[in-house]
Amino acid sequence: MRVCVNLADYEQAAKLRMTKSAFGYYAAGAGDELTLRANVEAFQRLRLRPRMLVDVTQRDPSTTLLGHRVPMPVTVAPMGFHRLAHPEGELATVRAVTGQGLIFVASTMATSTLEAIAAAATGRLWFQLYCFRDREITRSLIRRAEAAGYSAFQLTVDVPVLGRREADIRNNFQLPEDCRVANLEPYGLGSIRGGSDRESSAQEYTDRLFDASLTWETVDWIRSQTRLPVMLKGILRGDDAARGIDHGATGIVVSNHGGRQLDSGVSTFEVLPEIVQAVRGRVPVLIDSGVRRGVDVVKALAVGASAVQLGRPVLWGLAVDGQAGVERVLSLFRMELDNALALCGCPNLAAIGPDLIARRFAEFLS
Ligand SMILES: Cc1cc2nc3c(=O)[nH]c(=O)nc-3n(C[C@H](O)[C@H](O)[C@H](O)COP(=O)(O)O)c2cc1C
Ligand SMILES: CCCCCCC(=O)C(=O)O
Repeated sequence: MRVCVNLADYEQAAKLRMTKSAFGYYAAGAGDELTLRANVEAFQRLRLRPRMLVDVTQRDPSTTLLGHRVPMPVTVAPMGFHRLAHPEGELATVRAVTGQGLIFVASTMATSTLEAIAAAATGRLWFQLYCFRDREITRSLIRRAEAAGYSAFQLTVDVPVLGRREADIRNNFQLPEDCRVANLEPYGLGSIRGGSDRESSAQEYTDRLFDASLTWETVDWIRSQTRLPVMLKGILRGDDAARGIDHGATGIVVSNHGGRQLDSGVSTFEVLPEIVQAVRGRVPVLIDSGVRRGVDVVKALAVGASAVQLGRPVLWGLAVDGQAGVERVLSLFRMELDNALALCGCPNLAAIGPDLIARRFAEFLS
């Protein structure tokens, strides 16, 4: 195996190890994948103005997220079906992530139960929640996550219906029989199979289960069900972010679901300034979708984010070498961040500010 020296190498290596259908499910975006590409390009377009002659011998990328100290401003985004990448699935991922002191956000659509993930974890966990048509199932997931020790929820708000993921239709994506939607098995919803030449099995499943009628009242309802913090994941406008805070959100996750939902939707990095402005420091702003390099963290924080969520690259590490692969992806990412901090003249995160952003990219901030 060629040595992977960056996260993109891991994607190539993962592609060689995965079935076409599983790789397609992970990698693809919706429609023409315009938003998928725009996410990465938006981070790449921004240029930085590094400060010179700053003593950067000691560098500290640690920060605090919802009261918890973490070694870098990075969490792992909630993603479904880790067992498509590796037989140990989420259990391998969570061991790697929490082993490095980072927060793992477990997906409702995990292929291990939230209880098993909690048992395998050695650190902080958040739970990503889908609010289903059947509110009893949703309520039960909230209770189970609380009982298992999760410390916050990310309520995903950008899937009233599933995006048109054409790769899944073409590849006739199915969840293998030994790969179950483990959290939903107790409610008879563990299997994703079927589909047709017009609709993927994933689409059929979400049409049956997901609730296209969710509104801001749903956020109020979720909040009424738990004392834990509730972040909103999938926000792309300043007004929605402000409204979210009015409805009690304790964090905003700027996300377009990795370009898997609305194709032609804005990239996350281009809307980050608008959202930071609307939030006015009241709650943390996290960003995902297109984060691929350590320097992207510096860019996101320079614009005002508190942290980034790392998505697909974690799955590539898992596919390549299980827990060790995820550990290596996170270590590489941390090395890149450390290198970027040193070269920007930033010994710590407090030194990152908007002055690092090159003026010709000021349109990002206006
Ligand atoms: C394979 C896969 C599964 C995902 N499953 C979920 C999920 O269950 N819940 C959710 O809120 N977001 C889910 N997402 C979206 C991620 O949380 C995150 O927003 C996205 O991966 C960020 O884009 P990036 O991976 O291109 O950086 C998923 C993304 C991928 C790639
Ligand atoms: C069976 C459909 C899974 C949708 C939920 C997982 C997810 O969010 C994704 O992007 O995929």
